[in-house]
Amino acid sequence: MALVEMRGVSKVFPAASRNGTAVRAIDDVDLDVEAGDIYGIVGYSGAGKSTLIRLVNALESATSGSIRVDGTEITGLRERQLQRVRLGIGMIFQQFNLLRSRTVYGNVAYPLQVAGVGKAEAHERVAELLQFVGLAEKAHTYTDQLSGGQKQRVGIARALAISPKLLLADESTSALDPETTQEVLGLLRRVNAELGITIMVITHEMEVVKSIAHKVAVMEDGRIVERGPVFDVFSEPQQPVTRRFVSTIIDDVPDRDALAALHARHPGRFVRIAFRDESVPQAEVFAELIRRDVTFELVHGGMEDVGGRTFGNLTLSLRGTDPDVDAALAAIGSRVETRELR
Ligand SMILES: Nc1ncnc2c1ncn2[C@@H]1O[C@H](COP(=O)(O)OP(=O)(O)OP(=O)(O)O)[C@@H](O)[C@H]1O
Repeated sequence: MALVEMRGVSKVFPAASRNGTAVRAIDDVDLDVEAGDIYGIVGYSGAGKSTLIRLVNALESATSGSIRVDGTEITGLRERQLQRVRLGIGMIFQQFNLLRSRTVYGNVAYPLQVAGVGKAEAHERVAELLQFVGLAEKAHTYTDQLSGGQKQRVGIARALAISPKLLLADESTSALDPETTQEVLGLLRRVNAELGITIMVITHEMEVVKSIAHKVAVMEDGRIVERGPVFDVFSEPQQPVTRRFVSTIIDDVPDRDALAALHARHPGRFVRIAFRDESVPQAEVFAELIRRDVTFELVHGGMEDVGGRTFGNLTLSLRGTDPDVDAALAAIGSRVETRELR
């Protein structure tokens, strides 16, 4: 059974005024997040990502459908029971949401105090967590003296204090610079790998998904329009919105303007070749072109490493007589996916 299981979930916010219209923020969503997953949820602003997360930690209640978290159906639970469910879920935020009146130690200890954990046990737990996030020597520092990356590490330690099975990260690196983002993502990877905690990451940044997620769901207008292992979604995006997201970090096919500019600089016929893993080595494809008296130049694209696997969509400019180029394309077309770009 999945750790988070959503079936036919919808969330409708009623109209704010008599003339207003209701908003269907989540529209008939099914989602399984397996224990141990790092699951990315991407979408543009207003797609419904935050609402989805708030349904999982029961800060919002679903209008219809079923939501199970760690085997417990949470729709229809009373507040007291919901509090117990929330105790199994950690959360980190874009703006960190730390208590400024407390030190690093005080912030991490806070959820333990709320849960009624004794002082000695809490002390041991906080020390262990600060060690884990690399902030042991900052225990007595107030949080406004910390950098953004350090603040988020405190946020992560605080979220882990209650030993959750599930960690929800809502745009947790969007306020950080690229280097600090990588540092925080590295920590989240350790939270998953070393502590076995399942993570749902909400983001509009594909770099974050590429860097840490195993699976990804793409949301648009309250629906999940595409989902799957990160490698599959990145290498063969199906929906227009997914292609737009993937193209923010991966040079796939040149768009019309780029193609025109490339044609002006490179004579020859353009072909896009899709390489997946090492199933067909690039060297074999290039050797085939040479054998057929076709010369080539790489004009667009490159190889990508996603989740330890490689793929690339390379656009080549091919030069040779038309019959030679046709014969070469027929020969390599039986081994790799090719598409002529005009
Ligand atoms: N409490 C609310 N009352 C009314 N409408 C809401 C409420 N919360 C969210 N919405 C609406 O639901 C839709 C989805 O919003 P949501 O915040 O979940 O999207 P998002 O993908 O997280 O966007 P962002 O990245 O901007 O936070 C939007 O149209 C939003 O205006």
